[in-house]
Amino acid sequence: MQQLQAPLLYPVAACKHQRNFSLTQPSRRSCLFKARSDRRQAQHASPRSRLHARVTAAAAPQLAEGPNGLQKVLLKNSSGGSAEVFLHGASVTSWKSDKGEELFFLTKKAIYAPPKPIRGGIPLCFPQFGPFGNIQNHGFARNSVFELSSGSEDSVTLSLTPTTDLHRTFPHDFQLLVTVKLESNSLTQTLEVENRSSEPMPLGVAFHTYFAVSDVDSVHVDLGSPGLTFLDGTQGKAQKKLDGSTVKLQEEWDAIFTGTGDTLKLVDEKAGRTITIKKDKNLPDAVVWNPWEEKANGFADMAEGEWRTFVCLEPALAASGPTQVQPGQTWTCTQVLSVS
Ligand SMILES: O=P(O)(O)OC[C@H]1O[C@@H](O)[C@H](O)[C@@H](O)[C@@H]1O
Repeated sequence: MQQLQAPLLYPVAACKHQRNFSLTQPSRRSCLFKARSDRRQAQHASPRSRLHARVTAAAAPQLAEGPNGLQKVLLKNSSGGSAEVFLHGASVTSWKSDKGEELFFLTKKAIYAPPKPIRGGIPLCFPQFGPFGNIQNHGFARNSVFELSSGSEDSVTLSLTPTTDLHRTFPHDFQLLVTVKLESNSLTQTLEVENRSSEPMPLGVAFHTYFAVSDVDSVHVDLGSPGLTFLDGTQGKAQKKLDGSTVKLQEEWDAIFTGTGDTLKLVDEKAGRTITIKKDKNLPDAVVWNPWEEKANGFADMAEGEWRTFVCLEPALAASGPTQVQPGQTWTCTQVLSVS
């Protein structure tokens, strides 16, 4: 597996994602230190480069160390929201609303040891969802360490290209760019996959988002239209049809809904909070998952009773996939999360 370290001071990337970006130090203290030294250098610079240094230092994202020294990017916006994105898996492990409320579940027993994926936030299923393909369950992106490509205070782009090891199981050259952008009470995540090989590349995807809920009993998922069909993973993927347009979680759910519209909602009645997911047409499926008590007790990386406090609602290209990305083509998909 890829074990890349971001350099302490990253060059400004010369690509279409380029934004003001220069500072990638591993701790708050060294970030401040770097900002101070930037200011000192700026005092001896021309007026134009002084302005550039101020803009760059103000706009750069901050890099910090998580458990086991794993690096994560800290994003914040002017309205008080924040997010954290690990280079390991490009996993977004925290998203806080403008009023500082944590919206993602992250297990207390999360394993921060690549290639183990981090359970919580948004693990990425790429280039395969679940068992729909020839490689490992949910693909390898969540097990891989990404590189920092570009960023600003409220946005970051991470990049993954295949290692020689990966080529043995997935013989395709590609670049995956994952961009996370924070706005007022909103988080946007975009994948861009460029097929750099001469053969079509099979692709399945999911944003496997673990939303924090007050109690699984007091939430429902609104899928937007009635009578959708789904594959029921609790019953050997039997095809079923949903009565109405909502799922109330009162037992284990592991359902892949196909042909969903562009909007999904997770309504937490007890918390008085609604998460809205807008997804584009490249994500026609939606997965609803909660393992319930017995299965949750079988997970080494889930603490007792935590299963009650999350629901996974995952825009996906799952049962409707995989698609084939043609040589030289770039395939993209986006989810926009907002809270009200
Ligand atoms: O334990 P994992 O590999 O992260 O997968 C968790 C769940 O992910 C869901 O998306 C699948 O529908 C479930 O079948 C699966 O159990």
